[in-house]
This record gives sequence, C-alpha cells and structure tokens, in this order.
Amino acid sequence: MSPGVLRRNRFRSYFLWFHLLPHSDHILFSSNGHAASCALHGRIRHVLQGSRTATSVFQTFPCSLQRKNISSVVLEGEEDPHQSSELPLLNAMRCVCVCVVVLVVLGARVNSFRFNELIDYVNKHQEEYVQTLRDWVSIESDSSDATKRTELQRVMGVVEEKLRGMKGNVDVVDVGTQRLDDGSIIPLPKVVTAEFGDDVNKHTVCVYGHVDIQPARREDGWATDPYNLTEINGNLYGRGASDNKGPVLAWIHAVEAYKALDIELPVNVKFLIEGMEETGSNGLDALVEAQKDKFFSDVDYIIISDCIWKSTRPALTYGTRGNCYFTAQVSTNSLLTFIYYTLISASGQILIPGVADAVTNFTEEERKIYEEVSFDMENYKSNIGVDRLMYDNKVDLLAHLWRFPTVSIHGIEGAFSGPRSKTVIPAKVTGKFSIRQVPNMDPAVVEKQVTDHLHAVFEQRKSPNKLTVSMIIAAKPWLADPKHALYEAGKRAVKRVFHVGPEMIREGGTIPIARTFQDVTNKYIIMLPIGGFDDGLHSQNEKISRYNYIEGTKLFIAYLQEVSLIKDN
Ligand SMILES: CC(C)C[C@H](NC(=O)CN)C(=O)O
Repeated sequence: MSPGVLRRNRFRSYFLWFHLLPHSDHILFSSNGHAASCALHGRIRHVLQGSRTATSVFQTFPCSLQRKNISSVVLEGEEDPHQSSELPLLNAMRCVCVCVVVLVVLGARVNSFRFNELIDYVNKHQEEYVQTLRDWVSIESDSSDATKRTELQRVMGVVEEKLRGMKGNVDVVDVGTQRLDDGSIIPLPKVVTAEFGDDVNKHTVCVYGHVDIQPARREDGWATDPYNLTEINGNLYGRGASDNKGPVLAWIHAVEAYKALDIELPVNVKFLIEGMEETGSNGLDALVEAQKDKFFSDVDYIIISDCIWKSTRPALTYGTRGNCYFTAQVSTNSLLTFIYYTLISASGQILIPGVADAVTNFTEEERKIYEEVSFDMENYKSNIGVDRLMYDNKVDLLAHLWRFPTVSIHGIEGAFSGPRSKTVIPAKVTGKFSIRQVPNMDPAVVEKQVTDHLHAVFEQRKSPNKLTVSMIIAAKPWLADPKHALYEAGKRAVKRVFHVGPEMIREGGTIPIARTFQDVTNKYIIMLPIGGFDDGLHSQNEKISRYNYIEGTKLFIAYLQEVSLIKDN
C-alpha cells in the first residue's frame, strides 16, 4: 500500500471512529503513525505494537471503549518512515482536516458527551421513579368500567401535574363524551399533551402512551394487591405497571433527566397521553384528525412504547395486529354458546366465510425472519399457564400471533355467573368476541362478513328470539418498514444501553391509534418496547422488572440522541 493510500484510509477511519464512539468526553488526536496507543480513562492503557495502523485500533476497540465510559482517547505513534519526505503542505492539510473533524464532533455532538451524567442521574433517582410508578398504579384507572371514571380523570390530572412540574407547555384536550349501554352519557377522560422545546433546527418526536388499565381483582388470581405496586425478586407487580404506566413514566423521566441536569434536549419532545386505549382509544381519532395541522404539524416521528419484548433480548416492534371487536346480543345463553361454536374450529381455523381471504401468503422470506427470533416456546407455555400450544413450532406460532387473524372469545355478559346454583333466566345475554386484523383486512368488510354469518347461522335455529350484532371497535393493523432510519436509530440506542442488538418483532395485540397516526398525520412511527416478554399484560400478576423500567429510561435518553442524528430525507 502506498503512503498516499494509507493516509486516505486513516482519514476515512477517523470518521468511522467518530461514528462508533460518539459519547466520549474528549477525543484527542496526536500523530497518526503505524504504532498507536489508546489511553482509556487514564487507567487502562493498551499499546499496539508493530505495524498496526490507526484503522486497526479503531476496529479493535469501539465496543470495549464504549463500555468503559472513556473520557479520552489519545492516538499517538511514530512517524511512518515513508512519510518523512512528505511536503509540509500535506502535513498542514492533514492538521487542518483533523482540527475540522474535532471541531465538528465537539460542536455537533456536544449533548452526547454528557450521556454518562444522564445515566448516573437515572441510577441515583431510581427509587423515586419506582415510588412514582407506585403512586400511579394505586389509581384504579380502568377505562372499561364507567364507575371508575373519576379515577381515570384523576390519573389524567396526575399526568398533567407531572408534565407541568417539568415546565412543559401543557394542554388538556376535551375529547367529548361516551354513551354507555344503558343510554347514559359520561365524559371521556381528557387527553394530556405537552411540548418540550420548539427549536426549528431540531427534529420533533411525539411520544404517545396511555394510563388507563385493564380491570384487575385480587380474587382473580393475583398474588398481591394489583393496586399496590409490590416488588418481589426485582419485579414490580401491579396493574398497569407495564401496560402502559411504567413505559409512559420512563419517557417522562428521560426528559426530566435532561431538564434536571440542564442538558439541552437533542430533539423537541411532545407527549400525547390518553386514558381510553384499553377500550379502543375513544375520541382519539377525532383529536388526531383535528390536530393534524396543529399539534402534529411539526412532528417528524411518533414513538410508541406500549408493547413488550419477545424474549430476554431487547426488541424493536414493526407491526401490530388490528382488532374488530363485536358484541352479539340474544336472549338465552344456549343461543350464544351455539353462535360461539360457529366462529372458530378446535384447530384454530376461522369459520366465518371470507374473513381470512384477504390475508397475504406466508412467504419463505418471512419464515426465515421468524426463525431468527429468539422466542422460547417452553417459557411462553409456562407464562400463559398451559401444557400444550396450538402450534408446536416457533415459526407457526409466531405467524399466528403476528400475521394471521385470530378469533378471541372474551366473555358473556348478563348470564348468571355468581356462586352457587340458580336457574335464573336472563332477559338478554351479550357475547363479546374479537377478530385480530392483519394487513389487507378491512374492518368494514369484516363487519359485514361477521354480521351476515351470525344472522345466517341464527336463522338455521329457527329461533323466535332476536339477534343484534354490533362492531364496537374497528382498529386497523399497522406495519412499518424496519429498515427506516428511525429503526436504525433504535438499533444504535439499544446497543448503547444493552450492549446487544435488538431483535425485530411484531406484536399480536393492537394499538388502535397507531394506524390512525400513520394514515392521518403521514408521520413515521416506531414502536420501542421496554416491557419484558413475561410481563403478563391483561393477565393476573402483571409486572415490569425494575431492570427494564430503569434501563428502559436510559434507552429513551439514548434514543432521543440517536434520533437527533437522523439526516433529513
Ligand atoms: C383494541 C384492544 C382493546 C387494544 C388492546 N391493546 C393493548 O392492550 C395495548 N396496550 C389489545 O387487546 O390489544
């Protein structure tokens, strides 16, 4: 290799180095000879002997340097004998280039140099973070239970107060009312928005989350009081701990850490926190539509952390299924049982004509992607408390969780369900079931297929009773391009905090507003989960681990920095 080529390689490697090691406190360069040494934190010193080039130093050390929180890197060495005849002009040019690079790095990444301070701050405040989660979990903000509406309003007030305390530009948005089954009308919980920073030279992200919860009763099998956050073996048990109060708080704490340390936020951050997600985000579609040219006008990206990893490895989520939720009202229990039997076969095949027609073929390429996911079937079985699964291999199971529709029977309302035997005859019973939606399925079409099917099978019974079918939730599926810069930023942030790359996963559940965000605002969305695979969302003993909650906060801190580095298209 001629000295000229070698020199060019070195300069290219400097750029590589800056990219790989953007979070040191100082990066200093002296000469760039063949022998080079790195001084790490002034404590560890590694000297490369012989004919190693600067390039090989860069390639050897990036990860270990990052892990050791380097405060300085010094490259020094002897001059290459071949270079002694170089023209002074070339040397001067080299110096200028190095200075320019150093100045650019120091200037553009000044915030990132304080990453370690932010991390220390989070570590020092973790007890406070757990206590705040405890306070939030203690509020029974069940959006499905109208009798709990004041609690729901209360939790929204707590969110508002927290964001105001951080000096955000906070707004409380009225999203109207809700008509209950008995015809009465109650107010929907107000949506809280907040804005931190309005620098037009920065990207703007909008963090979406919810603080309503699924119902939970101790007698349903909880080992602890669901509304008293209880720590056992590093896990914080309580309803909403993972879905979604913990992740919402982790985002708030991430922003709060920047502000407390007086570190400029690398991007403008907006929050949109709602209280009706668990019943289909009532009122939120209209808010997004009304705000698309206002609140959302300067938003570049929307971030949702309302999902979980698939294993112990961190993940980025690039798809969720939608949900069509139905009620079927009849006057006797047996009619409802009959209807339920006509929805799905024992082997999981949907029996409603046409429903699965729009589903795309499961390709070999997809199959290979699913094979890569580190999902443990045994763990999964023990988590959900079963001995056998409907699919006995990982790929088919994941495919049926992520990319095929499924029917779920949720319950029967009105039938006698109390203890002891009674032969009471109910005036009406309402069956509740839902069909998860996957790409290409259209809820309007599904609504017709389900309604037609139910009326046709009901007709066969020649019953004098009446059947009423209603679709009460129509949430479309959402699918992102996992190669988008937003995901690349996510991969870098995960690596920085967890020292391992994320796996790319989809979610079997539904985030009703995700598709609306995409269709109405045209903004790009990422789902960045921090919940563990075994958090037990919607189930008994829901939890988030202290590790995921605290390291998740750090992930969000890192992610804001990584998003700031995304180049405009
Ligand atoms: C439409 C459903 C009620 C939404 C619900 N989503 C979540 O719980 C996400 N936190 C679901 O059952 O998937």
